[in-house]
Amino acid sequence: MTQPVNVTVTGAAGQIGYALLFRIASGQLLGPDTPVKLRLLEIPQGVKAAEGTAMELEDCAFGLLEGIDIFDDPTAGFAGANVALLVGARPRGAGMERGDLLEANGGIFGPQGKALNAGAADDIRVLVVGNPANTNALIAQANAPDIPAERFTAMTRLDHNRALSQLAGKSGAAVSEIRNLTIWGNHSATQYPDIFHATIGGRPAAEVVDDQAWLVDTFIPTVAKRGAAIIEARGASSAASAANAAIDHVHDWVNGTPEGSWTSAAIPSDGSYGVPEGLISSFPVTSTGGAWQIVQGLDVNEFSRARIDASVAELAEERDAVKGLGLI
Ligand SMILES: NC(=O)C1=CN([C@@H]2O[C@H](COP(=O)(O)OP(=O)(O)OC[C@H]3O[C@@H](n4cnc5c(N)ncnc54)[C@H](O)[C@@H]3O)[C@@H](O)[C@H]2O)C=CC1
Ligand SMILES: O=C([O-])CC(=O)C(=O)O
Repeated sequence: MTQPVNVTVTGAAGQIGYALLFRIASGQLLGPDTPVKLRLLEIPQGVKAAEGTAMELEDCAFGLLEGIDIFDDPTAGFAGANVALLVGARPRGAGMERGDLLEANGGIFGPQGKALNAGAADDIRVLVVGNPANTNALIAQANAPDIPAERFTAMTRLDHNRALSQLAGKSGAAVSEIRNLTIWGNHSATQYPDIFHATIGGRPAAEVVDDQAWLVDTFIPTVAKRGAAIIEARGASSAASAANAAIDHVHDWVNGTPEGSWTSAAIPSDGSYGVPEGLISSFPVTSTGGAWQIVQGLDVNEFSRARIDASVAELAEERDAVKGLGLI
């Protein structure tokens, strides 16, 4: 019999949590043959709502769901975790940038890093969704010295998926015909969605689109500011699409990316593409054997270089800010 995988989800009673848990329990995170045990971590005020969600999970009678436990203590919540989805954090409101959440949310990820370090399983994989995601991942990582650094990642898959849809809309192609888009840098308005290595139906995307003004004035800002546009329209930040991207990220990390194509994830830099080592930056990545690799050897043109550098500079500023706050 296959051993169940322990999946800890923080912020389980929040909007993203509600969209995420049912998909994990139905097998979409790890695959149709992998049983799961859910560990829901909330703050004390969130526990009652998490209990309600747990009741609904029971009512779905998912065949793969082998248990649900609810915690308000991080050390208990992460004990034995194989996968940790760090969602719980305050979302931004209208008019805020994600970086404005650094002080409010930064304090969450140090204690959670320590708790992961204390008791997570040896194969723990961490995805940080709570904003500012890249720097929160850095904080958690810095507080978990016994866990290999590369197990800490942050989510830019939602940006990647947004870019895929925008490019499909412009070119009239199906999303499934597009390969090898990249999100570089920070999950913020400085992120750089790069189509210069992407193909549409096997042809270079930049050639198919052939519209530099659209790229500069529409595509890049639409993708980079989509989170704010959703907040404006919905009155709350993206939830189902964020949960969907978290599923995609962990699914590909564990099960591998399809042959011949890459995706985007924020992972610790090894210095590739001039991104200072250690920053948790979005790169073009593949996954094999359960580990992410940065796609090597891509030509970076001047247009892309300037945009990657700007986003990476912001990541370095955020790192310095949390250093200043004593969080790393
Ligand atoms: N990386 C990305 O692409 C995206 C990130 N986000 C971020 O995800 C985070 C969560 O968003 P929502 O679910 O919409 O927020 P929400 O406010 O609906 O839910 C957050 C939940 O986290 C809980 N929480 C707060 N502190 C906690 C702690 N220390 N431990 C455990 N739980 C805690 C709260 O009680 C609440 O139930 C926000 O920071 C948001 O900005 C949202 C969309 C996309
Ligand atoms: O924009 C926000 O605050 C939520 C988020 O990260 C996104 O939707 O990309």
